[in-house]
Amino acid sequence: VHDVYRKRTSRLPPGPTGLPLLGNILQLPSQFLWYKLHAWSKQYGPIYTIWMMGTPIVILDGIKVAADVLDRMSGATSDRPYIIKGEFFRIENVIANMNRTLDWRGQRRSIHANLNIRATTRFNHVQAYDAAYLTLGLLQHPEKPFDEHVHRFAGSVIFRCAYGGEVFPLLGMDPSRYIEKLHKQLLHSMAPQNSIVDMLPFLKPLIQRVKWLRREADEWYESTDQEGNRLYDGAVPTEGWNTIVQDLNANMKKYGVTKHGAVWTTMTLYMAGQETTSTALRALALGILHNPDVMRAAQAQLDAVCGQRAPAFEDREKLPYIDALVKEIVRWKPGVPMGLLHAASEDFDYQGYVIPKGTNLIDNIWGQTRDTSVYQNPEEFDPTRFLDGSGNLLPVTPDTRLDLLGFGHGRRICPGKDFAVNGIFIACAYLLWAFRLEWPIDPQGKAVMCGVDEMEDHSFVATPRPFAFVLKPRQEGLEESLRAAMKE
Ligand code: HEM
Repeated sequence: VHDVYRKRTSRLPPGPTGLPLLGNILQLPSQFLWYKLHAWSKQYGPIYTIWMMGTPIVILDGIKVAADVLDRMSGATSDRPYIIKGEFFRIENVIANMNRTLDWRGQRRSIHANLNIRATTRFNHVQAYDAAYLTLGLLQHPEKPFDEHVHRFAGSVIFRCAYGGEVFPLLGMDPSRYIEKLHKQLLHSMAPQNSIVDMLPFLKPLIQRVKWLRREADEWYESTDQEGNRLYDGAVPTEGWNTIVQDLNANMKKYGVTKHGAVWTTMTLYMAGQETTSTALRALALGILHNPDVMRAAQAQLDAVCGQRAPAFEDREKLPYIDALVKEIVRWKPGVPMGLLHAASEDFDYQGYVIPKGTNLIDNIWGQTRDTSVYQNPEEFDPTRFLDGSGNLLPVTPDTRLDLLGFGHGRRICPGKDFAVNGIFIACAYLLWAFRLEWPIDPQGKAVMCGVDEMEDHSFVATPRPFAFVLKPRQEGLEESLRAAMKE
């Protein structure tokens, strides 16, 4: 593989100078890599190369280069890198890691059929019910940390849409914690910066003999496969609308997926839908607490449209501020700030460079959402950047994804995008309609705040650290209104 990079034809964009053999490895932070990559782009431009040992990685830090390379040339730039450690975990069973084989196409087709912008509306009633229940939980159990509430919400929504069944209970063990643990192990095995084997590929033969790694990887695969099958076979049929499992069972052949593929696709959706969605709601709280004027503007619109009754998807056209808020959350704190790695499936030319087949590409969403050619004052949390002077949503520039860059690019763009946006929309609408958010006050009378930059790096997912705040009900008879909404 490595000879490819030494081909005379390859002419990669220049980047920071590294050490012989090691490349830039020692300059890479073990956490928050996306900040460093964005900082380098100020010196080397929106497209540049870093080296991990003999492996080049091309960084796409600007909006234009990312759209050119990952959208316009997506035919050549939509594979995934080969990760040696990942091979032990058999991560090629997970759609997010597959190259564009027939299996990938089948799974992608099946997800698209279920979660495309029209199909996903059949889940609106689940998302709205769970948003009401989330709000009820926050009202009744203020002692339980907010991040646990929103994690339970996110897990419950995707679980019910995928497998059917009842809303996850407000108290007790969050039933999605086990799958989340398996997901964390998976993400860890996928990140090349977490694996010495991937940086020192000549260790591969040695590593293959390391029993504990093999054991860890085998145990992960077996537990995950077992859990996926248990959930799939235990799925509860629904009436009046189809869960994802029901749809897959009916259309497996048409989509071109096997039973194994259906089991793993559904489980991957369950994994992918949790932390990403709950992170967005934590970012909402952080943004609102630092910008009470944004909260008041959202609430003014919610009050004008909904008054005393709970918000609903039917109100959406009259709630452009809430839609703009969702776009701003995903821009301000993109939950997956470097996307997932792409890889070139063939040599391609760009701006006079020749980028060889196999080169890894980082879609540095973090840097793109800070691109001042499009976003003025990018660190400010300001939903009005997506609105015109009369408060309507601005049309999106054709052929761009500037309103939702946080979901990636090209043929690998997040297939859960519309489902995710709907869930975040209805949860935001409920939370802000129901509560005023305030920082807690300590005995000295000082607000106990969490800074906007106090983030945690969870391998691929970046999330605000857990923090406390106070939710003050804004509605008389809030509980009754919530119960009424849940009955509808
Ligand atoms: C705020 C929430 C979310 C964010 C920010 C997000 C972001 C992303 C990003 C950046 C990628 C990589 C795209 C690329 O490679 O160019 C991705 C992939 C993916 N996402 Fe999401 N996502 C979210 C929610 C969801 C949800 C709710 C689901 C499913 C129900 C989902 C399912 C997937 C899957 C299956 C992939 C892999 C697609 C492939 O490799 O072909 N995501 N997501």
